[in-house]
Amino acid sequence: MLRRFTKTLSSSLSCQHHSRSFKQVHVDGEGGYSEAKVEETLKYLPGGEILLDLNHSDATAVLQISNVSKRNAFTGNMMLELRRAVNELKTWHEGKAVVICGAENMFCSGSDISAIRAFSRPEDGKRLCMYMHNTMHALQHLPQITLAHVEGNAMGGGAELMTACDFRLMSSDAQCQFVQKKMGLVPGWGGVSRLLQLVGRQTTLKLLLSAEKLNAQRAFELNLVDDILDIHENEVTPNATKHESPALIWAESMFQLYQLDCKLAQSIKLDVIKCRNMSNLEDSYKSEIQFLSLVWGGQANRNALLKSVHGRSTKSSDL
Ligand SMILES: CC[C@H](C(=O)O)C(=O)SCCNC(=O)CCNC(=O)[C@H](O)C(C)(C)COP(=O)(O)OP(=O)(O)OC[C@H]1O[C@@H](n2cnc3c(N)ncnc32)[C@H](O)[C@@H]1OP(=O)(O)O
Repeated sequence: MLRRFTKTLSSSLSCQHHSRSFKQVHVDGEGGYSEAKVEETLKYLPGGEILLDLNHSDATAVLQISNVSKRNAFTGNMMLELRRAVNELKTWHEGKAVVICGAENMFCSGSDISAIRAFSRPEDGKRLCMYMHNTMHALQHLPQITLAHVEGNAMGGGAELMTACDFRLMSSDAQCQFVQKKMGLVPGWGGVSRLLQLVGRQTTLKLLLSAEKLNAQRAFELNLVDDILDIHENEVTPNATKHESPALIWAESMFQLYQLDCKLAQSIKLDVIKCRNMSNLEDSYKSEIQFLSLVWGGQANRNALLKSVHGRSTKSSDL
């Protein structure tokens, strides 16, 4: 079940003018692919849930993967719920950041092996993976800053899921493993393409060929993760809510997230990912100008101009 815990704020806070929708990678009808058909099968693979908790007051969300008895493996039902949650976030124009984490100090053990069995014919497996490609692509292009908080294990598809986020943060005792080789497979959730972008060809090959189990320090040295979160017990309040998540504390310390203007945060995020996907520099500059036009003269820009370089107020008549 996809749950929402918090109330919607008034639309006056909206910064929806610059939401961008990205094309699906695999389109209905191409090579007989049908999202509806995949979804029909996924419906019959029950168990687990994806919990989406939108906190409108601080413009952050927590998306939790939960299937504790199977170490947060993805059932068919969870694949459907992940897609729904990502679709909801796509249109959340007031959101600045989303943390993706797993229930009970475990990130995710990848696909539920029973789901792989249900799609055992090669053409079915291909369609399942096309579906997950589309979900990962949409996640990667969300307007909010996405942070994977890896505790416990990130295995197989779980390791691929972290690579679809903007930032990866690992608890000091967590582990990550591209274990697909041991399943007789290559990654099925688009992990090869994203790993190549993150760590380059040699490291991608090594990680996939060896299925090496990476601890947080090794993942950090390989540039696979951005930081190691070493939260000591006495630093965590016993009744801490999800929105006091260590990943959000990290984002606040890095980017002053809570003061950051939402429109500006989303523009920076989308500007970077759009240019990242362009091979041609001229097109990339043109895209940058579109994003610049969205924020130039906007609220955050006007507020900044009211201050002098030393933070003192300037007369508005000077502007
Ligand atoms: C297209 C393929 C896809 C991709 O890469 O794109 C994939 O993700 S393939 C799946 C790859 N994942 C794995 O191979 C992970 C398998 N799991 C483990 O290695 C361990 O369970 C681990 C390290 C996550 C946790 O180890 P721990 O000792 O803490 O727990 P157990 O091994 O005893 O597991 C407890 C319980 O969970 C079941 N389990 C774990 N992972 C899965 C899974 N992926 N699918 C289904 N079930 C899973 C495990 O069988 C145990 O069940 P039980 O009934 O208690 O025996």
